[in-house]
Amino acid sequence: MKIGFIGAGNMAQAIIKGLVASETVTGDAIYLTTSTVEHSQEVAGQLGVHALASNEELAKTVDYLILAVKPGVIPTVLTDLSAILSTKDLPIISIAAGLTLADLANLVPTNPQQKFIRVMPNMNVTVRMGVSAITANTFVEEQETFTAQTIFDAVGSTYLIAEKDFRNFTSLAGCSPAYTYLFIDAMSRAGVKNGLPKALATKIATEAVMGSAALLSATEDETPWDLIDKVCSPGGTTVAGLVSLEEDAFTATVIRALDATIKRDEEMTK
Ligand SMILES: NC(=O)C1=CN([C@@H]2O[C@H](COP(=O)(O)OP(=O)(O)OC[C@H]3O[C@@H](n4cnc5c(N)ncnc54)[C@H](OP(=O)(O)O)[C@@H]3O)[C@@H](O)[C@H]2O)C=CC1
Ligand SMILES: O=C(O)[C@@H]1CCC=N1
Repeated sequence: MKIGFIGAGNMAQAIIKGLVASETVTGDAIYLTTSTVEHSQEVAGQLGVHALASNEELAKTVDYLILAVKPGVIPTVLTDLSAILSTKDLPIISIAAGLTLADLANLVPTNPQQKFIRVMPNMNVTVRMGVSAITANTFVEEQETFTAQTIFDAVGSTYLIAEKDFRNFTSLAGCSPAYTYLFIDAMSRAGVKNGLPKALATKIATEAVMGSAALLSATEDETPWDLIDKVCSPGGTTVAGLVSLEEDAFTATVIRALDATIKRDEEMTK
């Protein structure tokens, strides 16, 4: 199976690195394009995959095509591919935020039965701990959705969800690595304020967050609050910090941030 990536920036590179590391496919089965041939060759060389000269050539070559360009670039890319898509049965996977299956279909008027699969991954696919949502239009066969799922299972976990839940998923998983890094950085700055070197403080905060997520994930019947209660010794240090966080509306602030991502995704769809 040959997989093509149109766009090889942050996300495509993360997925390719994870895919190759998982040994699901070899670099030899992966093809990419970027905005220039020179850049495609440079990135392909770094990743150990093939660069092709144009998006049209890529679409002709591969069995599955992943659109990994910014949402605003997708209309131009699909317009350029419309002739090929009218003759070739090529499932297209879009990872773009804010573009629905219906939006994508409207961009390929030459093939009213074009197969589109929508995936929302996150950056953690780089270390094969990504979380990806998958949905497909009615023209996609079960086996093709399964193949898309296999690609993203190789770089983490996948959830087949209804398209109506994509915005919610995007805020919870697509965007949340950025918020988690912000939290880690904020803790690390506190460590610096209180006397530790930045690199050491960041390493400690990162390992604390990683272990906390691993513990929560490993427990079968405990909620986050059950674990919070276990960390808070009566009259101790943690509860003092927890009260301070909630005095500053930590929970409400996080919910408001995720609501803002949903609102932005809605704006991008219009
Ligand atoms: N970043 C993230 O965490 C996530 C992003 N997404 C989605 O993934 C998509 C890509 O995001 P991201 O990787 O961050 O973006 P980047 O800006 O890092 O990468 C975009 C890539 O598209 C290439 N490109 C631009 N125009 C063309 C063209 N006409 N033909 C071929 N390639 C082109 C760019 O080439 P060049 O490098 O030469 O400029 C670049 O390689 C977006 O739609 C985003 O919504 C989804 C989930 C998470
Ligand atoms: O910021 C964005 O729009 C993309 C989608 C999810 C993560 N990054």
